[in-house]
Amino acid sequence: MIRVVLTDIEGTTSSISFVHDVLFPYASEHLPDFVRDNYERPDVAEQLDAVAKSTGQDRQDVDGLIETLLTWIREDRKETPLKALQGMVWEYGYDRGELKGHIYEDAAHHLRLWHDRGLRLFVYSSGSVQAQKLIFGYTTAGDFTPFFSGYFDTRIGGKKDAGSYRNIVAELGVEPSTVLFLSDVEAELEAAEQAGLETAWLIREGEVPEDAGRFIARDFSEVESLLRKQ
Ligand SMILES: CSCCC(=O)C(=O)COP(=O)(O)O
Ligand SMILES: [Mg+2]
Repeated sequence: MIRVVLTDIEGTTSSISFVHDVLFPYASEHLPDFVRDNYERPDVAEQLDAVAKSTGQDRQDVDGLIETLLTWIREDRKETPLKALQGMVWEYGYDRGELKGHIYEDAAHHLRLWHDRGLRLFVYSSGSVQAQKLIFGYTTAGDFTPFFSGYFDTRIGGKKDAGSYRNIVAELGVEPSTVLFLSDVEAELEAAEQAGLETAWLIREGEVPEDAGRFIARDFSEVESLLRKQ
């Protein structure tokens, strides 16, 4: 019996184009000045330490670290310090009204429905927890943060590693089979299944494979039909 829904964001609750055509360009434009203005702030310095450590760059070369961060954005790298800094930059954008989080209508409707029905809802995204709270706090359809019981990012592990899902269910204190993980990325679903979670593969556009071997949903109303069958 599913009691927990754990959802991905990009390609699942929200469009890939919002992340790639709005959020990432916003980060590329504003991150250099943000880092130069705030590099002594402890939370920013901690992330710059992590970038320098992982690349072997000179920690004092702030412009060099910024170049690395911009390259990582272009390459869509899911590096934890980049994700943390992106969240800080996006906070300014949401606060100033320059950014509004995208959420599909079907996702908005069913997240509210499942919450009201007593399912516990959690997010697991490569975006930082701060970025997750922002995208759902400032959507074009209102504030969805009251519906979520918690948030996980790559600090718990990568989304393609089964160990990350084991860590999540251990933290939630639930049986893996009571958790339904929603994602548009097959490798993430495979990792979750290895940890014993139930899964639904969101394929919002394009061809649906015939013999996928797992439940496929075009949108959240098809996930709802899976939940209703149990
Ligand atoms: C939290 S919104 C920004 C999402 C993001 O930065 C990203 O890399 C997308 O990752 P996801 O795991 O949601 O596909
Ligand atoms: Mg995704």
